Amino acid sequence: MTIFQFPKDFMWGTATAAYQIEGAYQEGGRGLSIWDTFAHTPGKVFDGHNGNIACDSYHRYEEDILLMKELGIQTYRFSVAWSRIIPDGDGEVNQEGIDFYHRLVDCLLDAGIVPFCTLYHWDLPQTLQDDGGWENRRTIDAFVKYAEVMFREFSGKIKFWLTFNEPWCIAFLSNLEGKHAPGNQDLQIALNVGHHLLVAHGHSVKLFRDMQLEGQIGIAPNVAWAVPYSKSPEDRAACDRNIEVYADWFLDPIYKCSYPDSLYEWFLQAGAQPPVQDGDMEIIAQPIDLLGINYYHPSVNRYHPEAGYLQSEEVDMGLFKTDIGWPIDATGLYDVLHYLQKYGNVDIYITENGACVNDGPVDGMVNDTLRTQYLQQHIAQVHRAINDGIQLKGYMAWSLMDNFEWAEGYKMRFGLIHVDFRTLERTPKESYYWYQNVVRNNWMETR
Ligand SMILES: N=NNCCOCCOc1ccc(-c2cn(C[C@@H]3NC[C@@H](O)[C@H]3O)nn2)cc1
Repeated sequence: MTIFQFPKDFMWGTATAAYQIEGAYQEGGRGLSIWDTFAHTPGKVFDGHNGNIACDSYHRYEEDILLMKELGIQTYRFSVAWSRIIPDGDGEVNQEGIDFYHRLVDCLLDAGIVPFCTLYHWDLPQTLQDDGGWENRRTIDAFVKYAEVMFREFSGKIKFWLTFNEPWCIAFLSNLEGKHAPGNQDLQIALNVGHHLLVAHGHSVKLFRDMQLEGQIGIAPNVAWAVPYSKSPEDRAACDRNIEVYADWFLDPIYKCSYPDSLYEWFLQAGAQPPVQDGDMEIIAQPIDLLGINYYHPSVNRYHPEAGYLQSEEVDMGLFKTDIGWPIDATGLYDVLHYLQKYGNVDIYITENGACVNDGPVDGMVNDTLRTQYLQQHIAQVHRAINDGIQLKGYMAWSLMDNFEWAEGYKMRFGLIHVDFRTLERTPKESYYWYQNVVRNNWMETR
């Protein structure tokens, strides 16, 4: 048996996002977001699922926080629905929305749980999208205004802030691959969106500093780890493009004040480039305090001329997969954490890591053994990376509970807690109790 002891100040947590759990989509003064529009559009989401009710956490957050308290976690990563705070995106502030998040944060603090707040987790106010959304630089100013409202209201209570969740999903998955809201399929639009969200990130970080707020601020990219199918230079280059589009495309501007040359040239060949204006790169490169890293699975890639915008084809190597079809190989997390050291030995929180395992309750129990095994393997790699001196400060399991998994709807379940979406009953799974043990002990044992 091996014992993995974690640093005494290591923060264990779970993560969720507003549109995926809150519901109450027309309550409390909330305005519509692009995900309401997208999910209400036939054919966009599995079986017509939407976030109208979701886990109803808008009303049930106290029950959820009690489950978190029993889990023993030190921190809870949640996101704020921009359209609850400013329903039309950049107009009047909605006090009911502010009050809801005060209730949520106060309940967390009363439970001894540190709030870890994501300002933008994909749910852009629809009125801003009607005016071009992230393609329009006006949205940058609207986001900074929203961030200022949040900083002013919550600075004493929230000390950990993330500006954007998974910029690759916001830019490329949502505006080139068209799989997420708003569903564009154009490379130039994707580069416009990616650049403008980075500028908005930079202005928000500068505002956070100028307001001399207590706490830390960063961003949470999802990162890919790809290994080449063969030793050919073409396959190596195809892997590099796949890794860089998730991490370097967003982290080079932040840490190096410039886009990565190789991918910049690749997009230029395709007739597209980020719409950089004077001063943009300098504002993007505001120093940040922490990196949130979301990791799920690695891939084996090879060059293929018809394999999408990167000409990088994922090869199925027959690894065991989770129920969403993602291969399981925890060493990818270790490898990508070392890859990220090129940005310096920065403070990193694993802000998302988890497995899609769709098992439901049998006699009141959910034996999601595969999720427990997945978590154990990945937490072991976190420990291995810490032993190498990588500044890993925390780990948040995705997700606290089953929720609206975007285009997959409620079909794909990532929760430590099972949700019956007919009754909204919560049932802790086997993995919840396993994770509870790790959190309480601050160590993990493996046989
Ligand atoms: N790369 N693929 N291109 C090929 C075409 O794939 C089409 C689909 O692609 C993807 C890629 C990635 C994801 C994804 C989902 N989560 C989980 C969420 N993270 C934030 C939180 O809200 C969780 O719900 N992380 N990543 C989904 C779909």
